[in-house]
Amino acid sequence: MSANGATQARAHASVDNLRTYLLAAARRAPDRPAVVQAAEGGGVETITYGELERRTDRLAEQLDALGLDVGDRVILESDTSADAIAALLACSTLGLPFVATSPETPDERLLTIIGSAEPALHLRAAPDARPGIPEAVGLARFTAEGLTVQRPPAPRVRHRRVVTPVDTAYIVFTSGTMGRPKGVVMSHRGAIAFLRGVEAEELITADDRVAGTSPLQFDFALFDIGLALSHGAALVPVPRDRLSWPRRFLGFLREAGATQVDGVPSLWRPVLRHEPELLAELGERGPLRRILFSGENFPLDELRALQTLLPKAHFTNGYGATESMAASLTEVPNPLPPDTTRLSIGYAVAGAEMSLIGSDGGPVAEPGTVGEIHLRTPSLFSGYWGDPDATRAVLVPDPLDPRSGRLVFKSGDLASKGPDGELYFHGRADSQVQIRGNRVELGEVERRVGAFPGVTGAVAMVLPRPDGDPLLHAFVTFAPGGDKPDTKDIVAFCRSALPAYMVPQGLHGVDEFPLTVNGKVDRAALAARVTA
Ligand SMILES: Nc1ncnc2c1ncn2[C@@H]1O[C@H](COS(=O)(=O)NC(=O)C[C@H](N)c2cccc(Br)c2)[C@@H](O)[C@H]1O
Repeated sequence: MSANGATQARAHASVDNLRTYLLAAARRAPDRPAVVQAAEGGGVETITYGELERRTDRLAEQLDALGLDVGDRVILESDTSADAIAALLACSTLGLPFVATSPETPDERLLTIIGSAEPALHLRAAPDARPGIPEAVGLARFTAEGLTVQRPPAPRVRHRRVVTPVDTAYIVFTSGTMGRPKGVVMSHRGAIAFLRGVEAEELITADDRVAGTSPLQFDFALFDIGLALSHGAALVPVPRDRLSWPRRFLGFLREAGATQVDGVPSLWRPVLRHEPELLAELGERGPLRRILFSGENFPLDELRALQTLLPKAHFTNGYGATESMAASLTEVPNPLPPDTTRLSIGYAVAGAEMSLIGSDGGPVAEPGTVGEIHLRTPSLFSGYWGDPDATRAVLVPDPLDPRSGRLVFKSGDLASKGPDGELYFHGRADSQVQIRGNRVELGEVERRVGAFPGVTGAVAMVLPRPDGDPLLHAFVTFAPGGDKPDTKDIVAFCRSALPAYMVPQGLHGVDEFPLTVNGKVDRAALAARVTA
């Protein structure tokens, strides 16, 4: 019995709950490695499924003693680690939605998220508490030894006894384009539905060791945890401080025996520039056999360079949004055919389907015609936290069957169909910009600018002008060492192949592209350099 007499809220072992689904391997093979991570004193340490379950249960017991109710939110601030996984599984056991945030999340963003989520508890790995956390929010720290409560959460009545599959497993706050972060509410059933679809693709086996490189606040990290644990494989969380040093990053991968590396495309830029031979060695002799990437387009010349260094590796393009965890995992040919201009995002994982809807609201049947991806899937999120209007805008009645009551995810992404119905990504609908009345696909501008000799990367965007119509800008990075091309030559190069309205009117050389905490190109930071 717990504090106020109610029996412990528990996830029933027979129904979908993130904890029971991700610890299933602990039943079958408790001595297998679940997490291979950097050890305090250097080197790596292995935590088995049995040990992970023990730590989960101890944290669940200690959390339960705080008397929280199913549905009470817990901010989980940590990098990915065995103890962070035990903490999030303990939350799932008790039906406490976890809001994962990273130690590098700025204080004011954390306080904005706390203002919105109104959590019962802030649970952290770090020794010191964050400044300014409201009194009503409990403060606690978790370590391999368990929970230390610094300030108990405000007392509350427990209304619920059991945890159901439609209860919330986690809330991921995305940096909403309007600046105010939106909380994507994902149920146990939704997250498990996607991971089950991935299992059907037979991407990995229990012998794999999946290196994760995303911060825990990014659901790519939750996917990495889910992928590894649902297959009884091992997760290899790469410490943040290793990611910024290619030599240390690759050394860690080798030491941990990683067979797969998951990450955003930008992850590989420093490795390609500074340690290509070391990476080639890892692929040649080491166990590295798959690179899975997601989050944004992988610039094709960088992808080709990576494939040249890893001729035997498989490459998987993972596409999708946090609102459905994701949608598709597509094998990329290695090497890429030379005439490839666009990567395929293939077909949705088993049990889901991406349909293209035209501007008339009807199906797009013609190959090559662009439409908006609408996703039919059991992994739909429950809604945006506290924002029913934003929810209604993207969870819409199926345009092909509006009376059915079924909802689909209106992705905001454009795609076209290939000859066999496989999809090709054409960018965000809201980034299809009109310049002087003409529709411009920024990807097309980026491809042309990026093709100029000596240019290693290009990001295009339309920026408003105080007095006049918006201007098309391109930001470029140059090959190190070589003499920088003259921007006038790049513009002339564009003019010779693109219609006038697609020729960048502002062209800016940058040393490297700024990145968001999730590792995507930070377009807002680039834009700020122009208006500043
Ligand atoms: N592979 C691509 N090519 C191109 N554009 C991509 C790709 N993957 C996304 N995007 C873009 O990113 C948007 C969505 O952003 S998001 O909500 O932060 N989610 C993400 O980035 C990651 C996504 N949840 C995820 C998480 C785990 C595994 C996989 Br597999 C995918 C999509 O709507 C797309 O516009």
